[in-house]
Amino acid sequence: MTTSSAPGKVYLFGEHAVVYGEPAVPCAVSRRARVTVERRDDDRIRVDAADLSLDGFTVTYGDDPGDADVDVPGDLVAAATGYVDGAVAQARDAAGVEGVGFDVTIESDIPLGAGLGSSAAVVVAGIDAATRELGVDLSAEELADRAYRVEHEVQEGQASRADTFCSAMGGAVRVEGDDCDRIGDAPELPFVVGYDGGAGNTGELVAGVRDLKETYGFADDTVAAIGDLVRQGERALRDGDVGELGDLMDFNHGLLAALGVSSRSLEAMVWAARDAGAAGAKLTGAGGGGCIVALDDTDATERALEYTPGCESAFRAELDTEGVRRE
Ligand SMILES: Nc1ncnc2c1ncn2[C@@H]1O[C@H](COP(=O)(O)OP(=O)(O)O)[C@@H](O)[C@H]1O
Ligand SMILES: C[C@@](O)(CCOP(=O)(O)O)CC(=O)O
Ligand SMILES: [Mg+2]
Repeated sequence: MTTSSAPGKVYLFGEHAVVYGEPAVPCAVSRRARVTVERRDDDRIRVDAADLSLDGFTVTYGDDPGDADVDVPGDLVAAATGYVDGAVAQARDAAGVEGVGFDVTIESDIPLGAGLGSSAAVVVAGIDAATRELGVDLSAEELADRAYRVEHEVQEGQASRADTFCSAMGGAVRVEGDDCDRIGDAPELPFVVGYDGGAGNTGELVAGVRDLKETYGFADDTVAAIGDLVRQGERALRDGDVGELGDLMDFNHGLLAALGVSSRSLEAMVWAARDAGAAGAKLTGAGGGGCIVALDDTDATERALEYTPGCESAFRAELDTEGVRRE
């Protein structure tokens, strides 16, 4: 039995635009997904994902998730199995074996589909645990690359390396196309997260932005403007200028809203944070619902969010400098 964990992340800047080759700066935060893998005697996969829906469920299946032995709607099974299947396939490939089955147990304190990178954390931790269970040791960079291939497939051919690299390496990172680097000297940033209790489907939201870009030149320009903003943000990050970082987060949120990926509750939380005196606030991740991230070193934003209609919970998120970890 082998257990690995990997962190979720918030985007300081650059989600969505990063899918089209612009730079982005995600930061790993101290909420983790833990994946435990145990080899089976047969070739089936059993997934125990207690956090996947309100009640959670367990599913066992063979090569075809269609033959799953589970009493829940098919789309839930697909949601549960897409990332895990991908992780198991990558582990089998890395070990050069076919048809080994696993019991997979996922425990996570990262809200699902909320922009905190739960999918990347599950895939990174899953590949690490399953490869080690098969006696293979991959570097964090190899894990990030294999996890990226899984996200790319589940998101139907459109994904960046940002979430998976950040989760595998930990800390603040910079991703631009295939270039991925850790930002060594990132200042401690006072992240506060507001969560509306909802979720957005990353694959669908990414497809929506792509359609908008194909239809309207100004959506293309908006994506390019996010890239310019991120380059400016990198300078502010090097200078440790939290005031400017906050202003740029506000600007980044506006551009994401222009691309149609904000929502009423995300707007309510962003404005509550700004009114409470946060240096800046924006949605994080794919959007559509889920989380915002704000910068505030006082507890004013967290308190204001707790009383904001539409916000289910608010919490401080520390930068996690550790990426994937053996448990
Ligand atoms: N605890 C978990 N157990 C099982 N699957 C999970 C878990 N957390 C995330 N996932 C998978 O990741 C998907 C959410 O990923 P995504 O839509 O990219 O949102 P995000 O990465 O922002 O959380 C879920 O639908 C599920 O397939
Ligand atoms: C929208 C996007 O830039 C980030 C998605 O993040 P999340 O899955 O919502 O946490 C997609 C990607 O980078 O692949
Ligand atoms: Mg995701």
